[in-house]
Amino acid sequence: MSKILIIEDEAAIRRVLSKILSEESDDYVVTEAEDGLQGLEKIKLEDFDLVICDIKMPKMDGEEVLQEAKKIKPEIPFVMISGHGDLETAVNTMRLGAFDYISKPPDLNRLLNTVRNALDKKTLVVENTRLKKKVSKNYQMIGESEPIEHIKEMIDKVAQTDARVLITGPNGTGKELVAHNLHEKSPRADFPLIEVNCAAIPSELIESELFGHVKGAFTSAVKDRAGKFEAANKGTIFLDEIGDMSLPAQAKVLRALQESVVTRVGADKDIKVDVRVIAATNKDLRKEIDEGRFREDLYHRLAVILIKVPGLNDRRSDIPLLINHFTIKIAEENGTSPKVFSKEAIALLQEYDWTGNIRELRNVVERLIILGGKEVSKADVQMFASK
Ligand SMILES: Nc1ncnc2c1ncn2[C@@H]1O[C@H](COP(=O)(O)OP(=O)(O)OP(=O)(O)O)[C@@H](O)[C@H]1O
Repeated sequence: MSKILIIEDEAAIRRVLSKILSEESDDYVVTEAEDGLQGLEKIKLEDFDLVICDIKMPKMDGEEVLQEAKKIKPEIPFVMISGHGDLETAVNTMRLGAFDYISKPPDLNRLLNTVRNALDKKTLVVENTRLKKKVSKNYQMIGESEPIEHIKEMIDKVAQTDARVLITGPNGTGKELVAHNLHEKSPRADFPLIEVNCAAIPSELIESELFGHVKGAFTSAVKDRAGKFEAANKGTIFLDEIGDMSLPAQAKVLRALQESVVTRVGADKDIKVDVRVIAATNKDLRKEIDEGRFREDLYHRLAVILIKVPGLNDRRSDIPLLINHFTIKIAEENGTSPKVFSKEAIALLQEYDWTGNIRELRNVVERLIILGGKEVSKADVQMFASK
């Protein structure tokens, strides 16, 4: 069912539109409003899939209705109806976010086509928002401890900028999660976040992986290929485990950061890229610099903003929340209802040594869900998760 609202002060046109749409499809449910004010009231109270709105109306004109509606329900597409002499306004409404406009008297085919397109777009927007929510839920940062609150505040501030961020902390503490949150909250969120695990790529391949290559650059280069920097254009590149990158690769990355250009291996021309760089490492880069394994100039380029993610042992107050989060997640994944952990079980888990951090905690919770009783008890923890 598609709910369509027609806002039109001329009764004859309103009725024609309403009749055409109702006869076109049983799926269209049409509501009418006589002026802008009435229309806006209806938009506030009901969820419409499409609004068809006249431009010239007493009380409140179509442009105003559009602007007000965009503030409260930005996802509803608007098709404007323009009369003689307000074509310029009609074009302007497109700039204000209208989906399209039709002229008076409405041409039947054009009207029905526009309505169909607008409704399709609405479905896509809704689906997109739903998927985005789903994705961002996967990267939800659980925790209310002081260090986590501080990290969340940093993310909110820094995400809005293009500043480079270096995330440090032990394995399994959530560095990747921080990188995802930074990207998703940034104006670059509609463009890709490209992750590169620098430790997993052999040093002789990393240059081609990051910057691409041209056909014939080396034996296995059978065709031109773009690298990760190009793939991340307008978005973000996340260089994970940057502390494991070889010195020659570091030199190439430094150049990309300094000049915002990359050169495919074997090519002679530069390609301009607009990429935000986020890097992470579990290594102490200062020590790596002292020992000659990491370039100091690259460190300063990367570490404009430093986010230190503490180990789980330094934020034990988050453990109950995390256990709860993982029981719900695991239940969702298995299509079962979440298991309950007794207070004593949680208290005992809170005392354990979590050098394996959140990744280890999740594994333990999963093990307890599988092996423990209906309610996971302290004895279950002692038996299946003892340290
Ligand atoms: N605050 C948190 N809330 C919920 N889940 C979290 C949190 N921090 C980490 N996790 C989860 O723990 C796991 C490990 O996190 P992540 O991969 O981000 O860690 P990492 O520091 O990047 O690890 P590594 O250095 O080993 O790559 C992931 O499944 C992640 O979703």
